Amino acid sequence: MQAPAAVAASAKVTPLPPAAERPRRVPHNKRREADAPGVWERIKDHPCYSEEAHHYFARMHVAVAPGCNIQCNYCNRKYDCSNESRPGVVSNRLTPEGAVEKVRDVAARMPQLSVVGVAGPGDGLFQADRTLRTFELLRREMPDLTLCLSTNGLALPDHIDALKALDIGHVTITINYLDPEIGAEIHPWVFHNHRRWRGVEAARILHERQMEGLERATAAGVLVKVNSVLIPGINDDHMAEVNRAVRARGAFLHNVMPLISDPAHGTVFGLDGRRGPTPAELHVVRESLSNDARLMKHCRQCRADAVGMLGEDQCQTVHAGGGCGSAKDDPDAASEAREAWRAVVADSRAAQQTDAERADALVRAVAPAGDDRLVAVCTRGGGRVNLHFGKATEFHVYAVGADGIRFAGIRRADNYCLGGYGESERLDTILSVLEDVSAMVCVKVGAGPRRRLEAAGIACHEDTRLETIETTLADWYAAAVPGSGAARAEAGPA
Ligand SMILES: C[S@+](CC[C@H](N)C(=O)[O-])C[C@H]1O[C@@H](n2cnc3c(N)ncnc32)[C@H](O)[C@@H]1O
Ligand code: SF4
Ligand code: SF4
Repeated sequence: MQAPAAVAASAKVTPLPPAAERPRRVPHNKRREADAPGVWERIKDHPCYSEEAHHYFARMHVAVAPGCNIQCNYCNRKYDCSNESRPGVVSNRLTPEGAVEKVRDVAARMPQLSVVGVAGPGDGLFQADRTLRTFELLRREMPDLTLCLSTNGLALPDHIDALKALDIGHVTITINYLDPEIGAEIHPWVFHNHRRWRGVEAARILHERQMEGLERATAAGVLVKVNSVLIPGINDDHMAEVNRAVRARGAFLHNVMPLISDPAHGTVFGLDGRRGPTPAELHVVRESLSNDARLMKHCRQCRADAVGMLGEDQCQTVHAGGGCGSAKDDPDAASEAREAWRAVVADSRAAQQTDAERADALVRAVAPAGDDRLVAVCTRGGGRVNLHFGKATEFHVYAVGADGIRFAGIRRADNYCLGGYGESERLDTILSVLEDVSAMVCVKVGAGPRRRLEAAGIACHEDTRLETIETTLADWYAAAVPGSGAARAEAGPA
C-alpha cells in the first residue's frame, strides 16, 4: 500500500496531519464498548457508536428526508438558523442524487469520513423511497462507507428487510417512553395507516411499533442505538424503565440526551417554558442507569446536515462549497485515502494502548474507596489535553476514582476568551455547566478565570505537555488526592 502522504497527494485530498499531530488515543474502553465477538470491528470506525472512535473519524448527515409521520413537542422543523446546531435544523434539503454528489465532494476532501447517515430533518422512513434510494446509490459508489439511519420507529417494522438488503447495520430509534400516558405528553399525534391518531391512542401505536421495530432490527443483526430525550417532569423518573426495556430487546447503545428547549425555536415545550435538564441532572440520570459502557455520552445533538468530526461541525463551509479546498471528484483516490487513514489510526491505537491502560490501572490502584471526582478536560481532539481554557467551547468530563478513568459526558458552553479579553457572562454559564465538577484540566488558564473557578470550588490544573487525557488525569489525581501520590510512587511511573 502507498504511504499516507503519497495517497493524499494522488487523491488531491487535504493531506493527513504530520505524525506528531495525529491523534494517538488509546482504545482502553474497547473491551467495555464491545463485549460481544465481532462487535468492535463494527463500531471501531463509527464516531457515534464508539466514544473512542469519535476522536478519529467523521460523519456526514444527508438531509434527504423532509417530512415526518409524527409530531414531537420538542421539534419544529420550520425553524432554521445557520448558526444553530441541534437536531432537525438544516440549511439545504437534498435529492438522493444531490446527496450522493455532496458525499462525493466531502469524501474527496475528508479522509476521516467513515459514516454517512440520514437523520432528518424529518423521518427517514416516512418517505422511505428517498432514503433507500440514497443508500442504494451510496452503497454502489462508496461501499467502504458505513451507512446509518435515525428514525422515530413508527415505520421501521415495514422496512427491516429493505434495510438488511442494503446492508444497513446501524439504526437509531428514538424511544422516549413505554407508558402511553407519558408518551401522549411528548407526542400529540402520529400518522399511521392513512390516518392521524391523537393522544394516548397515538402514543400506544407509536410504542408498539417502536418495540416491534427494535426487536426485529436486533433479531436481523442490526446494531441499534436508542435515543431518549430526557424531559424533566415528564419522563425523567421513567428513564430507568425505558433503559431496561430497550436493553432487554437487544439495543446496543442507549443515548439519553437532554431536551433542548427555547421559546425562540417555536416548539410546544419551548413556548410552554418547559426547561431541559442541567448537565448535573443529566449526569445523575445516566449514572443511575449504571450500564456505563452501553450508554452513549458523547452525542453532540447534531443538525440534520452535519458534516465533520463530532464537536467541530463543518456543515456551513461544506454546504457553502468552500473552506476545504476544491478537490476534483475521484472516488477511487478518495477511497484509498480513507483506507490510508484507517491504517494510520490502527497504528496509533496500538502504539498508545498501554499508556492509557496504565493510567487507568494506576488510578484504580491508588483511589480511596468511594472517591469519585468529575474533572473537566479542555481538548481540541486527538484524546489529548491540548487546549487553553479560554478557547474551549466544550468540556470533556471524566469521572476519576476507584473505578478508574471513565468518560462521563460533554458539557458545552461558549468559550470565555474573545481575543484579548474575557466575557464575564460566559464564565457564569461555564460555572453553571460545571457545577458538579471538582477540577478543570487544560494547557493554560488566565489568572482572572482561575480565581473565579477556584472560588466556585473547581481546582485548576495546567499541563503544557500535550499528553493523553488519561495520563494527565492520572498525574492530576496523584497530586490532588491525599495519600495517592505516595501509593503512586510505589506503583511506578504512569
Ligand atoms: C437524528 S434524529 C431525527 C430522526 C427522527 N425524526 C427522530 O426523531 O428520531 C433527531 C434526534 O434528535 C432528537 N431531538 C429533536 N429535537 C430535539 C430537542 N429539541 N431536544 C432534544 N432532542 C431532540 C430526536 O428525538 C431524535 O432522537
Ligand atoms: S420524529 Fe424527529 S423529525 Fe419528527 S417531529 Fe419528532 S424529532 Fe422532529
Ligand atoms: S446526533 Fe449524536 S448520534 Fe447523531 S451524529 Fe451527532 S453525535 Fe452522532
